Amino acid sequence: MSLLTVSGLSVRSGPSVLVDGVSFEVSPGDRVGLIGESGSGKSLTALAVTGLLPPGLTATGEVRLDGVDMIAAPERQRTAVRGPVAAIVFQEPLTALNPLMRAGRQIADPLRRIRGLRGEALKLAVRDALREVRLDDTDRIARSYPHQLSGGQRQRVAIAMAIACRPRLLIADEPTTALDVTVQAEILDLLDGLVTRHNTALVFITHDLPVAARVIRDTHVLRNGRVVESGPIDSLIDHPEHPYTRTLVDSARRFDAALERTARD
Ligand SMILES: Nc1ncnc2c1ncn2[C@@H]1O[C@H](COP(=O)(O)OP(=O)(O)OP(=O)(O)O)[C@@H](O)[C@H]1O
Repeated sequence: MSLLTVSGLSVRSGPSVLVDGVSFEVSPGDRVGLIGESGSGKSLTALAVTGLLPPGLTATGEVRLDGVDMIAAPERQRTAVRGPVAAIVFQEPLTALNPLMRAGRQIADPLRRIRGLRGEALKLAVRDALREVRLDDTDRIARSYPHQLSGGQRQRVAIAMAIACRPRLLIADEPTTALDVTVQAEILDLLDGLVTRHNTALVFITHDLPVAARVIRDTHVLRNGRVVESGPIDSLIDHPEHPYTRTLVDSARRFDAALERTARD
């Protein structure tokens, strides 16, 4: 059974159509990519899926997350599926983190609210969550405020918060774009390992085809708010059909070739 069904989703701001009839499905354990250039509607799709669209934007069509209608259901029901069913990791970890709260307390918050943990059990769960994202210096990290952590450490804390309650779907919206290349690779490995270990479905949003190819299997290519091509990422790279997908593949190839030339020089 599908964990997430998106059918004819459109998002509008007044008369402008920002997401235009997007449809896709995610079953338990799937890894699905939403790929497209900046402004193609990836983030708004992710926000509509979780019922978190900013004020002023309206969604139409159908979004069912674990059976809950994320467009029409009352806010109470939509909130109830966030956390236990679907969690988001954003490009900029500071979006998810409270600058005035120590990292440990921020991870404790969903564990207390959703899993009902208290006292020693809560402390142990925070430590486990930090170890799970490979922040082994758990006491120091838990006591730190976000500004005392590196960008990579902050993203790991944000991931720990997102997965603390074992959501069945993790939406990662450009989770490595703000990080330097080595840290990017570490975070991708981490996400890959976590979703494999817990059989979490993953929706991975990126403008970067090679990054997507490392973690996902099926993908949808978005342009100007529409899905222009869908399929397994390997066949999309080998035989892109839509001209826009071809542009993405060609620019990734040119970038690779340039890297090789630099390495040879
Ligand atoms: N709150 C808003 N009000 C009006 N327009 C918006 C709002 N948020 C986004 N948009 C517009 O909707 C379109 C899609 O935005 P979206 O953020 O989904 O793109 P994206 O593909 O995720 O790009 P990026 O990677 O740059 O975030 C863009 O043209 C953007 O300017």
